Amino acid sequence: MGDLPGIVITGASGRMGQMLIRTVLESGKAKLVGAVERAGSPWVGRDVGEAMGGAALGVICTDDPLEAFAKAQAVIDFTAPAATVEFAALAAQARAVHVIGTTGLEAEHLAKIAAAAHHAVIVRAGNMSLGVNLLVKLTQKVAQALDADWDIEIIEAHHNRKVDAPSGTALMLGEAAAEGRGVALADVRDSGRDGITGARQRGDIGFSAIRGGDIVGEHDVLFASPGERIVLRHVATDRAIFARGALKAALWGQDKAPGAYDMLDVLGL
Ligand SMILES: NC(=O)C1=CN([C@@H]2O[C@H](COP(=O)(O)OP(=O)(O)OC[C@H]3O[C@@H](n4cnc5c(N)ncnc54)[C@H](OP(=O)(O)O)[C@@H]3O)[C@@H](O)[C@H]2O)C=CC1
Ligand SMILES: O=C(O)C1=N[C@H](C(=O)O)C[C@H](O)C1
Repeated sequence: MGDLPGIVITGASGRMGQMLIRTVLESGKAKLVGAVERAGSPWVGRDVGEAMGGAALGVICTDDPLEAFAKAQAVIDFTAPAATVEFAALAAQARAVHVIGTTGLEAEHLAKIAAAAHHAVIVRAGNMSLGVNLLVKLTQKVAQALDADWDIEIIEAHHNRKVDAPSGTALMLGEAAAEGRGVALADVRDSGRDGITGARQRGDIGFSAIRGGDIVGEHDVLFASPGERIVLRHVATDRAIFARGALKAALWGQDKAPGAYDMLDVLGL
């Protein structure tokens, strides 16, 4: 165990936080050395194993990220944009690999993360699963092969606790489609139609978001033209796929030079 990379999980009590803790513990490839929650969380000061309803693990959840990161070779972070920006600077200070799964990041957050990547390895992706990253490549190839007679629409569905839309995955797919078309997504993005919107603009990439129940994550990329349609689809049924991808990224990053990477780098796609 001594030589295994030490991992800190931020947002430890969250849906992904708890899944990540279980994944690290079961992997045999890394050891859990810390868990971080925000000040005031009932988890702070508790053993994380007990907080998850099991046996004690000897890892106490803290609200002091710097203290936790100092012991870590990697920080896996699925939290919220403001927290992730703070963690990026602190992980870089500790020279720990920072794996970012947080979505809903705006340009101002991304600029700060890029600055931290000058000093440490950062792997960021709106979706860490193998299947979605493969879908990203397929989307780019299909969009490249088809002209703007084919309307591109991205439809995503998630659980009713999700706070951002379009999902990080939908935006990855939109970026891939735009790249395939040789355009900038910002110039063709059409999100949140409502009311008298006018007819669809040729070349636009549309986004629709469904929120309900406990849907883990579903993404369709629709290519629609007169007389025929192509649908590329990914359905996630278990959050373990994201946690496994994140742990793979944390291990992959151990011998890499400082910089900004994504899951396509990790998976060699
Ligand atoms: N890239 C990928 O593959 C995936 C990405 N995600 C993304 O991961 C993020 C988290 O998702 P999910 O786990 O469902 O959300 P949850 O709300 O269940 O978990 C987020 C956790 O982060 C905690 N948190 C927020 N701010 C801080 C802070 N400053 N310090 C410490 N902890 C903090 C929250 O605490 P509190 O509740 O007190 O706010 C909560 O426990 C989302 O952005 C989601 O889109 C999700 C799945 C896959
Ligand atoms: O919030 C979620 O749950 C998920 N978020 C990511 C996203 O925004 O795409 C990944 C996955 O779809 C689950």
